[in-house]
Formats: sequence, C-alpha cells, structure tokens
Amino acid sequence: MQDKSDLHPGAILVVDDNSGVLTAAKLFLKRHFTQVETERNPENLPVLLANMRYDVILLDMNFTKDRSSGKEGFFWLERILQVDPSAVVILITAYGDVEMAVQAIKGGATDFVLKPWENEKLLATLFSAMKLRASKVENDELKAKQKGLAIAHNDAIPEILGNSTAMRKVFETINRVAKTEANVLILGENGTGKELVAQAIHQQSNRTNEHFVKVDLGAITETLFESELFGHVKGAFTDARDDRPGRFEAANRGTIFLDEIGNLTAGLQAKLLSALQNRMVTRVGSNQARPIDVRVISATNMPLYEMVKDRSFRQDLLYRINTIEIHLPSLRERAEDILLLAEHFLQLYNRKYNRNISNISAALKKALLAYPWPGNVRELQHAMERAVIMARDSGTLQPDDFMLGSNHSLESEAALNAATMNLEDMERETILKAIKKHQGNISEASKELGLTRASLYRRLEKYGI
Ligand SMILES: Nc1ncnc2c1ncn2[C@@H]1O[C@H](COP(=O)(O)OP(=O)(O)OP(=O)(O)O)[C@@H](O)[C@H]1O
Repeated sequence: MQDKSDLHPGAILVVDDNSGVLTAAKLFLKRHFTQVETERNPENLPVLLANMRYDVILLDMNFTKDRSSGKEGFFWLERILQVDPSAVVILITAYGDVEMAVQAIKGGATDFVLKPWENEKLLATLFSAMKLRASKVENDELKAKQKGLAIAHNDAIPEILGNSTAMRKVFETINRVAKTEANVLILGENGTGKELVAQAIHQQSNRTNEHFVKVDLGAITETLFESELFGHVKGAFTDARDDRPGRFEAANRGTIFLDEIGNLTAGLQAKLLSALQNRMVTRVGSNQARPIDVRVISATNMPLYEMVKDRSFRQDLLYRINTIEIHLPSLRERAEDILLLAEHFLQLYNRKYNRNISNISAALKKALLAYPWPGNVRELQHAMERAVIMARDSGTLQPDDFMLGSNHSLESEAALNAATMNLEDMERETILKAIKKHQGNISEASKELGLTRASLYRRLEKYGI
C-alpha cells in the first residue's frame, strides 16, 4: 500500500464511456492523487457535481452515442461550467480531434490530452491544472470575502459626511473621476478620511464588482515588500512553501489602494514604478512577467511635492500616481463639519451601546469647535465613542463627559485654553499630555491621539519635543 502522505492532495473525476480507459486512468492516477473517481455515464454528472467539488475533471469528448462530432462533450462541458464556473476541465480527445479540442478550449475547457495518453504527459497536464484550480479557488474565496466585507460595510454605512465648501469640492471630484480609469492620489493628514474616499471611488467605478485591495505600505518591511506586492514562487526564499500571488494580482481588474505611499524607500519606489509603467508583475523567484489590469489609488499624509524637491520621492513615480489629486482638508480647516460629524457619531454610538443621549450641550459644542483635532475625524470619532460610553446620565452630553487625547475634560483644559492659545500651541500641549500620560510610550500615545507612530514622530520633531 502506498503511503497517503506521498500523494498530491486533490480530487479528480474521469468521465469516459470506455471502462478500459477508466480502469487504466484510475490505477495510474491513484498512485499520485488523494482522490480519484471515475464515471461511465455523463448523465450522472449533475448528481456527482452537486455532491462534490472536483479539482480537475477529465472529460471524454466523444461518447458512443455521438462518436465523432464532440457535441456531447461540448454539452457536458457547458453543464459543468454552469454548476461550477471555476471548474477545471481537461478534455480527452482522439487523434485528429485537435481542432475540436481547440474550439472547446475557447468554450471554457482548460486543456486537452490525446488518447491514448502518455502517463507522464497526463501527469504534467494534471499538475498544472491543479495549480490553476488552486488559484481560481483562492480568487473565488477572496471575492466572496470581499463581497462579505462590502456588505458589512454597507450595513455600517460609512458614508462620507461633510457640508463644508472644501468637502463639497471633494465629493464633486469623486463623482467626476470615479467612472474614469484615472489614477488618484489622495493627500491629507491622518484620520481625514483618505481610505473612505478611496473606497467611495472604487464603489462608484466600473470596477465595483471586482476587488478593492488595500496595501499599507508603511507597515510592510523592505524584505517582504516584493513578495507581498508581486507574489512569489515556491522555493524563492526559505519560507516560500507554495506559489503565491501578490496583492497586485489579487487586485487584478479591480482597484489597488496604496496607503502611506510616502513611506517607501528609494529602492521600493523604483520597483513599484517599474510595475506601474509596464503594467506587469513578476513573482519573486520567477522570470515570467504577468500582465495586470489595476486602477491605482494612493494616499499619504506626507508632503510628496517637497519630498520630490529634496529627492526623497521620485518625480516619475509621483507623475504615475497623481493623474487626479484630491486634497482632504484637516478637520480644523472645516470647522463647519465638526458638529455635523459629532452628531453623526453620537447617534452611531447611541445605537451601538444602547444609550439614549439626545444632544450635545452648547458649552460642549463651543469646546468642540475650539479644539484643533490633530487626529482629525478619527480622533473625533474615538472621543465621541468614549463620551457615549462614559456619560453619566442620558440626556445631554456635557464638556465634563468628554475626554480628549489628553484625557482631561474639555471644559477644564482645552476649552479654557482655546481663548489664549493658538492651534499649534494647543496641538503641542495635547501631544505632551498624551505622552506624559503614557509615560513616554509613543505607540500608546499615538493610538490615543488617533495618529500613526510616524506622524506623531513628525510632530515631535516639528515642536522640538
Ligand atoms: N467625512 C467623514 N464622514 C464620516 N466618517 C469619516 C469621515 N472622514 C473620516 N471618517 C471616519 O474616520 C475614520 C478615519 O478615516 P480614514 O481611515 O478613511 O482616514 P485616513 O485619512 O485614511 O487615515 P490614515 O491616514 O490614518 O490612514 C474612519 O473610521 C472613517 O470612517
């Protein structure tokens, strides 16, 4: 008996009305694959397919009833693909039927083998078919997941709110560019809604049924970058146990969202530029370039134009990604939106935490308007969530209920100081307090402020802290 662990995992179905062919196929294939089934009567296919997902189906083109036209083969191929559009079907054809087989490939078959087959050739064909099946299944799962996420997303309605002139302009631009194929660069501070805008563009685009794949370039290490973005083949490096597509392939026909693009090192900028220019990616360890069709939306909170001047960002890469630019204003630049967003988050968290706080007191409104919001909408959202949870009584939310980054109540600190401090002073104060509260732990402080570590560090530098 053969040790099962030597076998390649995979389920194969062979459909042929010649029992000799079936026996030979089964004997041979069972030595290589974990599951091999055979079927003489194609009429049983619907039942078989309903009960089992086969990785590869070997299908005879010419059943006895209709010896030479291949009509039955075409018919069954179509039926299989109806049941499982990702099915991988290999046709078994007789010598001389090659033209017909080519036609069948156009109709959705993956490959064909000639009868009588050479075992080694059949095996090679099956192995590559298995790989194709694996990537189809992975793609299906990803799509299903994405759809699930999108639905969950719609449920939560992360609609982009804003009544300010600046935000109206942003909405107008989104409407105008979404349906085009233009690459979009979104600039704005942390927490201003860059990801939300990227999602909105994808949702309104012609690619809406395909994947929206986000890559946080700030979080990818230099060594992982290539494999993460472009994929790798088995054995390319120590941990590469299987072939794996990268994020660009996962986003094929859809949209890729390159977040924190300003954080890329010079070497990585060159690699990304080359992929975007050639519209091709090459998996690490392979020399086969694969074409990709993706729309690129990038975002950063870094001053890319200044970085081009001081040569820390490539101009040619900037021109690749900035066909359309969207500037998201900071929250303090659109004070008109502060109360609108505050009310929105109040209702959102009322529902979430089963509370019934009906409004925001005039004093708190004043304080919210005076605060500089270094972490922008995200900071307001977090602060509102905390307030809804912590508020002592239902009814009206008061300044005392409201803790900001510093964890001091608005009334006692920010609101009183607002009259005498300018925005930068206030931001510096807020940051100092957060750092003090977390005893110098930058990760914790940045979390509380709604900033990334990188942007907190930039501010520390700016304020000489
Ligand atoms: N205009 C808006 N209306 C409603 N919610 C918003 C708005 N802008 C941002 N938000 C919310 O604020 C949070 C932060 O938004 P988002 O992640 O899109 O910001 P970002 O600019 O991409 O942040 P970062 O630069 O830190 O990645 C999210 O929860 C988002 O839903």
